[in-house]
Amino acid sequence: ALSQTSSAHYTKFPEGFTFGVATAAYQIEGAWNVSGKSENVWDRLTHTRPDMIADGTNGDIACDSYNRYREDVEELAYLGVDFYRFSLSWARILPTGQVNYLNPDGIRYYNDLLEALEAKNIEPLVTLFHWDLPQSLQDLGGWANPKMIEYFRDYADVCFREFGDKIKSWITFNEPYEICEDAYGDEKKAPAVNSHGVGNYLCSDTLLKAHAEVYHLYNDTYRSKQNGKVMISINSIWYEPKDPENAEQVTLAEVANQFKFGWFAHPIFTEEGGYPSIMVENVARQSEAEGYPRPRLEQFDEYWIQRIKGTSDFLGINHYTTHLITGAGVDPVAKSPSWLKDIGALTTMEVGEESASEWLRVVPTGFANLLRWCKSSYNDPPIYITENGVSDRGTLQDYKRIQYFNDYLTEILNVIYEDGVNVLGYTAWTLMDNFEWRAGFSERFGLYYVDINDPALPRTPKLSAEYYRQLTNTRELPQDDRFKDPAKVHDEF
Ligand SMILES: O=S(=O)(O)CCCN1CCN(CCO[C@@H]2O[C@H](CO)[C@@H](O)[C@H](O)[C@H]2O)CC1
Repeated sequence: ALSQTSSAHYTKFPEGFTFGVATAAYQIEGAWNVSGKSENVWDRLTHTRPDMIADGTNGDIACDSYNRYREDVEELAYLGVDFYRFSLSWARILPTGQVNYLNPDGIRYYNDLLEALEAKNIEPLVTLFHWDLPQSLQDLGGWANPKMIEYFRDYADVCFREFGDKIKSWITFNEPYEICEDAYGDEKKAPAVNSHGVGNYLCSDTLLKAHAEVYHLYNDTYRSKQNGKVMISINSIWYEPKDPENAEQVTLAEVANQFKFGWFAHPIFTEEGGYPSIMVENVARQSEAEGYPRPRLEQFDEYWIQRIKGTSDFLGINHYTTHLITGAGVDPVAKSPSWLKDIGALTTMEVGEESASEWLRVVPTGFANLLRWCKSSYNDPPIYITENGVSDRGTLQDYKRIQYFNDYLTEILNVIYEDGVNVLGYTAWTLMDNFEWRAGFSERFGLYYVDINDPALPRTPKLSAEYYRQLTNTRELPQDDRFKDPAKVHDEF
């Protein structure tokens, strides 16, 4: 159905294009209850419902980066990255969740990490929220409670003030879809509220307003002094029609992409602002049919439409894979009510080579289509790829990961040179194997292998680390035979 990866001949990245790697606090830090850090929703979920984690692991220790961050910085230097994307643990900085008490050890830890990065001339790209909400705030309803707008702005104010002299690139939220749909609209992520079709939309209302308030805070109070940038990282499983000639599938793919990516991108990156109209219409129709007195998702009022528009200096895109639309209908796994039922489309993941993650197949051309769609849908925004990568079960000879990077990076080059998409940088997920949420350590995305059965948690560079080191050094896609799987007949590389 999908065209094969085009046999593009682009290998060189444009002047100024930057490369990084990413991690997240709960997935690597450990020290879950050390030196004043309080409990967050992932501590609570993994401790009370260990059955929800595939291999029964948790983030109590993870990669112990709280103690081993200097090793991490050495690895970053070896990889030759321009920047390191990591996230701040809200519960380590503000143990009550509010600014009534600053934990000095939390401030110290991140300043130590920032100084170690500065010494290696590695730029920090820092995510304020990567899913690890203080439990005390979840006990008040978390992102379903509009009070979170103020709590998040207060937390960001502390971070801008304490770290803003060293951090010039901020990301407010990592993957708002995963937060609102998976964590509030389902039970796939902590706090597993599972308020399908209702809580997910309460979450997006609060989250988008909180994001906007933090952007305006930076703009009004810090930008003139600190000269930094603020963005948001939106994730896309990209949807395409299984049959590009099937008009119904083409239409439903656009609906699905508006529900998935447009849900959070449309309010921020379009002239019109607000939630995509197809979302508002579908949810209103479904809500009425389900006997609700008002739509489960209501358009923002004029004040908030204007307040949220334009609140990001770049479009951050996290992308891994593509799913296909097979027709209209209600997915048999869809709960009622739910985001999935509101879309009214049937999908399949049956496309492309498998990875260790059930949801993740290798479909490079989908990435190019997503990037072209973002260029045309959001008025040609400057774009950073803030996550991209693939999982395996753990091997040092990770040829499949190298092939994935080659093919997905090739699609970035294609859209840069052929479509003029303004992609400015790329971030590989992830520096080292870490706690992959409900998959625990059973699905590994790292450039470095971490042996979690060894208390020293040794990090070992995989072959993909050598590949990435050469890429950052030459700014060109490596073509060396040493990166080609000897067991495979070499297809176009
Ligand atoms: O239905 S289940 O719960 O049984 C499996 C769904 C798992 N989700 C799928 C979507 N993915 C989005 C990308 O998630 C991103 O990519 C990385 C790899 O996943 C994560 O480690 C990063 O933290 C995250 O930013 C997050 C994991």
